[in-house]
Amino acid sequence: MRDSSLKRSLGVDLTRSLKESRVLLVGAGGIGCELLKNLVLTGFGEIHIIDLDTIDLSNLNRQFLFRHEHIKKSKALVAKEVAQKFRSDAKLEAYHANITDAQFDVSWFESFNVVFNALDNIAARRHVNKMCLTANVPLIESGTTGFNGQVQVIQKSKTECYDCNVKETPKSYPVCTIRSNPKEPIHCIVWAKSYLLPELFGNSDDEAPEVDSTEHADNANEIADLRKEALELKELRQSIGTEEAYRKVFDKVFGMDIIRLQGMTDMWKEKEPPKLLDIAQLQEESDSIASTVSTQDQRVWTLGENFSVFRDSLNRLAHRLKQLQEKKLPDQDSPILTFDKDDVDTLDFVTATANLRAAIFHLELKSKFDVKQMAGNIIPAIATTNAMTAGLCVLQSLKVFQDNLMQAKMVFLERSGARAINSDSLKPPNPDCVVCSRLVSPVEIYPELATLEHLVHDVLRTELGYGRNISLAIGDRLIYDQDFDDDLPEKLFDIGIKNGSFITVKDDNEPARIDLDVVIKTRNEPSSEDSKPATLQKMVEIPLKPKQSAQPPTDDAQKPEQPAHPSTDDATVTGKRKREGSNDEVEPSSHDAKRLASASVPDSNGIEAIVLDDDEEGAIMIDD
Ligand SMILES: Nc1ncnc2c1ncn2[C@@H]1O[C@H](COP(=O)(O)OP(=O)(O)OP(=O)(O)O)[C@@H](O)[C@H]1O
Ligand SMILES: [Zn+2]
Repeated sequence: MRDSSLKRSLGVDLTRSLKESRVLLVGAGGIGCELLKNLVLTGFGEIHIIDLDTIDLSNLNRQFLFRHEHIKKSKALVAKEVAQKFRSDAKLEAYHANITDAQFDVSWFESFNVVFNALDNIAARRHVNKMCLTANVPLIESGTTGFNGQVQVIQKSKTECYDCNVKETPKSYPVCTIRSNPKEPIHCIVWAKSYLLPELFGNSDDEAPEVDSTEHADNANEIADLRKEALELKELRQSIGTEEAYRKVFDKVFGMDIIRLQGMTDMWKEKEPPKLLDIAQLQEESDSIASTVSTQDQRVWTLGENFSVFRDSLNRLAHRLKQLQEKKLPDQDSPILTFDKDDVDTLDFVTATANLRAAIFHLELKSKFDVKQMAGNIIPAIATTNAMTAGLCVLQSLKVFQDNLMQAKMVFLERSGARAINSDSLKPPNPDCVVCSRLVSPVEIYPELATLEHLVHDVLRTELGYGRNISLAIGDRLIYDQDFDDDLPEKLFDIGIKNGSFITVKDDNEPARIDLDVVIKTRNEPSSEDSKPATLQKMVEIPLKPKQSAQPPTDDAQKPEQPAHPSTDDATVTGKRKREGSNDEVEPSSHDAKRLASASVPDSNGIEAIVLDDDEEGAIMIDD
């Protein structure tokens, strides 16, 4: 019955190709749940779902595949189990894992017809983009923020890739603003989240991305002072878990440190110096405050309430850390606690300590709800936007399956503007893109046999004809050049090269060829006796380097993206207009499309403050 409806709306051929397809869905969150349901109901034959996370209470309002009883279970596994009920003959495969894991290598990506991204961070999006380019698999990239959404079709050599446009990097704050001279509530929140919490419960050596600790001449002294402070704070860690820990922490961060800052009189010429809090008074006030006060997240707590939540959450965190330490096995690293906006204890701690600090610096206090938004870098997710975006992903993927890339679009959802759904033509690849303009060539190796010598000599020199002067590196790590050939006899595996490793080959001969990325594919056993330990999978032509970049970078690359004024073409949405023919070359577009998935997006009130993408560390992006 369902099949016959599908055939009627999609046609017999397309229905068959979808049934025979094997697709990958990366992310089973807001967009991912909707997308999985759509893929199953549109008749996609085999769907692989991957997500690294477990289900959280806060997901349930929009990630409709999940119910209360699923909390703490794997998103991918539950999504698979629930979606299977929509169509019992769909072949679903789930992985509770990180898509960047080495097991998901280029060969694995090559096994899919299309990949769908339903992710929430730039790092993972970039990784999938690169893997799909290398594996030459079309990628449907999507993202939403509030009422805005975007879908982009990416195909190697034919369209722009995810990285063809400069992504805005997360905003960072000078370390002195955060540690010595906060001017806005957000500075206190960043201090609590990225400095105090890690110092007490985490890896304090980790640099938080939102704190810029470059040693400018004018803040070098302050940084020296701050280091001293940090040392003192480390001593405090010893006291965590004891009765008087809260008192010690308070006396240091809201006492001694503030007195030291008050002494820097130059800083307070133009503004009021920080003032100390009266701990005796706060203690007295907090005695009559119930510990449930922290559940009141919509209203701003009084200072006494903040003090009470500070003391209480510090104890809760200390207790958790102690339990983790007791469970730790001898060969495991020391356990740590890190901020998560959905982790009540860390959020309480950050809210209360940020507010105490805000009071000291005469700044506005914030409710726990507000702190959650600011510290978690969240724009409320809207189920309808996710659902519409997921629908558009499938519609765009149909064009890929019909081999009709010409008709595929960049599609935008917008709340403001004349129409809710707008589209723009796909652009050709940016020739200066450092990701998709690179040449990538898979090299097959037998890990038991292949040495660096085999790679350099057999593959690069003999098969590809490189001259003497080349260098090989994995990221920043040089593994070979003319003056550094010690590792030539080493097995590739012994120098850290494994399945999926990318090795950049730079040509320093004259004339030089463009850089080549070799991606390693391991094979299990030599198929015949004369199999070489390392061979090119396919011959590649490596063009010469142009003398100079043909086009100087334009200012546009630096600017934040402008809101788009895309053409309105709802053919992609309604499917009403259909053109014949399959020409998969993409024409340049006249518009600068909005790149929602990374840029800050003005909301309907024109507030351009927070970006969609949360960096792994949860950077804060608020206008100064
Ligand atoms: N590297 C990764 N590998 C696999 N899954 C990932 C990776 N990075 C992010 N994800 C998943 O992508 C999904 C994105 O979904 P979504 O944007 O709705 O986020 P969420 O965490 O579910 O919701 P929110 O952030 O609003 O609480 C999440 O389920 C997340 O676990
Ligand atoms: Zn690109």
